[in-house]
Amino acid sequence: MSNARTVALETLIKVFNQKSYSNIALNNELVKHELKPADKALATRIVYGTIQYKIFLEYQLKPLIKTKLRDKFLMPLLLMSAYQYFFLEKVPANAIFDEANKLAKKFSKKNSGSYKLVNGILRALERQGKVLPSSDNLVDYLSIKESFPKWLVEYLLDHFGEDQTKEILVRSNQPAANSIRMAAVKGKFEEIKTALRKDGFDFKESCLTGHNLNLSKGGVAQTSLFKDGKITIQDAAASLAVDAFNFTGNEQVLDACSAPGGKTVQIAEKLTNGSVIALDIHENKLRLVKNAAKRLHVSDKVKTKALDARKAQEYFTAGQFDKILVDAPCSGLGLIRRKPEIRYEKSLDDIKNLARIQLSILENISGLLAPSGELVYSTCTISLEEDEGVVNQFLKLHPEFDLVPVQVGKLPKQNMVRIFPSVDGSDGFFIAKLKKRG
Ligand SMILES: C[S@@+](CC[C@H](N)C(=O)[O-])C[C@H]1O[C@@H](n2cnc3c(N)ncnc32)[C@H](O)[C@@H]1O
Repeated sequence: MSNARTVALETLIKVFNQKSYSNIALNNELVKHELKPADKALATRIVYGTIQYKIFLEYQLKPLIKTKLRDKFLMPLLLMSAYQYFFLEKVPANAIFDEANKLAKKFSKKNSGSYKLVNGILRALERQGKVLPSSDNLVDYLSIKESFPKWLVEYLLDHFGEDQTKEILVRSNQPAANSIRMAAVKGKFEEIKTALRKDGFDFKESCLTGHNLNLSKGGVAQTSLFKDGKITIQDAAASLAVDAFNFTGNEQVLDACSAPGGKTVQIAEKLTNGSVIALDIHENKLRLVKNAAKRLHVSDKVKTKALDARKAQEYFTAGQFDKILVDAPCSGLGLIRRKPEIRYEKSLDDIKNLARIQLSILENISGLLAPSGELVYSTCTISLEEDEGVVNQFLKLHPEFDLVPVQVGKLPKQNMVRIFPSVDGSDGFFIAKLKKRG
């Protein structure tokens, strides 16, 4: 039996029991088992949905599990079956439970009794229905309902208040948009839109910027528009960081944390005689930057170098760059809708450690910026420590820099730009622009 649910279970066993990355584990299973497109989509939905709602699902199952689950596949199977029961409205409960029983028989050791256990727990789940803690305790309630760890719910409530927190949690559980950036001057946007329609893609312009479109379906990487480098897959919020610079086209630019290269190519598109040096601490990731540059026809403007940005002073000279982008490694709390497991992996300590690394990167590259040069600092997180916190500390230590208010995309001018995961599917993001005094 090789079907969507077998693939989902094999993947979830690896994710939950062996701590594998969900995207890699799922890809490996999808390669092993050749599935029809609809089954592929179902397996993907079950895997990501089960990970996304793990806290909620465990809460539903906990009162019903009265014995130690010895077989390693049991908890992943119960979780994915509960996910389907609560969230896949079109699939009848009986079909979900029958499939679970078949998988239990297939995966269990002989005479282990696992099949009966699964059947009993799932039938009890059907009788029990959905349970939630009382909303009197807001942290517990939101943590279970939206499946976020308590510390993160508390953190969001403390910093953003109840309404904003609820919105962040709900939106972080909604699917990410199929967002593309049109890699062309504005005048060519209509041509690209016409070609997209011809290829069968419906779309809406992003609520954040006119150069991004949200497509009604995936698969755009197969089109010639993508292969020819006329469009690229990039989140709308992320695409705004490069817009914060004022380019003349002749600049020497440093992209301090560049892989996979989404913003490197965007910078290169703005340059005529200038060039961009793209650093990344992981040499193997620079291949992605080179590939992106090639596909978007800007290889002549992009040089890559494997380097810890904190050591950049050893390789470059003071004042060498007119513009520097630090799109820093971060906790990724703005990306939870794309990578559901981020919520379980990160802690407050990680946020504090990352803030130290981010400040250290800024401190070490700041001397490389020419007088009157622009430094853009961005993250794909919404934690205050990594965003405003880092910028404010840096400004305190470096009075030669001023914060410059920015107006990007369709957003109003702001001192620092914080974007929450948006209604139309974009990520959470942060952008600040600093200018070195002349
Ligand atoms: C947020 S990602 C960058 C995304 C990229 N700018 C884009 O738009 O496609 C951060 C990158 O920083 C790299 N990185 C982490 N620590 C670094 C360091 N100390 N110096 C340079 N790069 C670093 C990571 O390998 C990762 O590729």
